[in-house]
Amino acid sequence: MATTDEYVPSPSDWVRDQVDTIARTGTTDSVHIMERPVVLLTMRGAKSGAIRKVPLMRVEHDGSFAAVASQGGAPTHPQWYHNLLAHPDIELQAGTDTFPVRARELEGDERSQWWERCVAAYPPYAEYQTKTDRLIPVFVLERR
Ligand SMILES: C[C@H](OP(=O)(O)OC[C@@H](O)[C@@H](O)[C@@H](O)Cn1c2nc(=O)[nH]c(=O)c-2cc2ccc(O)cc21)C(=O)N[C@@H](CCC(=O)N[C@@H](CCC(=O)O)C(=O)O)C(=O)O
Repeated sequence: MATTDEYVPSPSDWVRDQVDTIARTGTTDSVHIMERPVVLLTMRGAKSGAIRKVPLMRVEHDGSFAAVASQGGAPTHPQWYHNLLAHPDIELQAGTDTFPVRARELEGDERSQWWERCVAAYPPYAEYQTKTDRLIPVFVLERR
């Protein structure tokens, strides 16, 4: 069981590799998914209290970012979804800049507006939503 403040890497090899590359190069610009840019969220585990690092697609608008709990259209939310609900104050790295943000889950028109931005930034999100009955959660990450 991790003690608090201990960084516990993702058990997913390809994700852990991308997180390691970002750490080694100092910038999220060193990794891409389908040539699209990525940001890195550092958060606290809802159950373990451990430090978790979660790369996501970069969706930015007016200085705020989105976090899309798509997990490729899987039937369940990614586990980090629960972390953001439990501990919404996280760190976001975009390029070489890292800054504190607060995650807020979106609903209704605000979610629809951000969803359009998400799909524009990474079109596969639209396909992921067709693969699952769950409404893919969208968080806005606002500087704090
Ligand atoms: C594999 C699993 O990860 P997950 O939190 O379910 O998230 C799955 C993926 O969404 C996550 O790997 C993303 O980084 C994948 N991913 C994207 N995932 C997305 O959902 N959306 C994206 O846009 C996205 C982009 C992306 C870009 C680059 C990249 O390298 C990865 C990308 C995991 O790390 N499990 C851990 C525990 C994770 C955790 O946070 N546990 C919490 C408890 C959480 C709970 O309460 O359930 C805790 O420690 O306390 C484990 O099994 O030990």
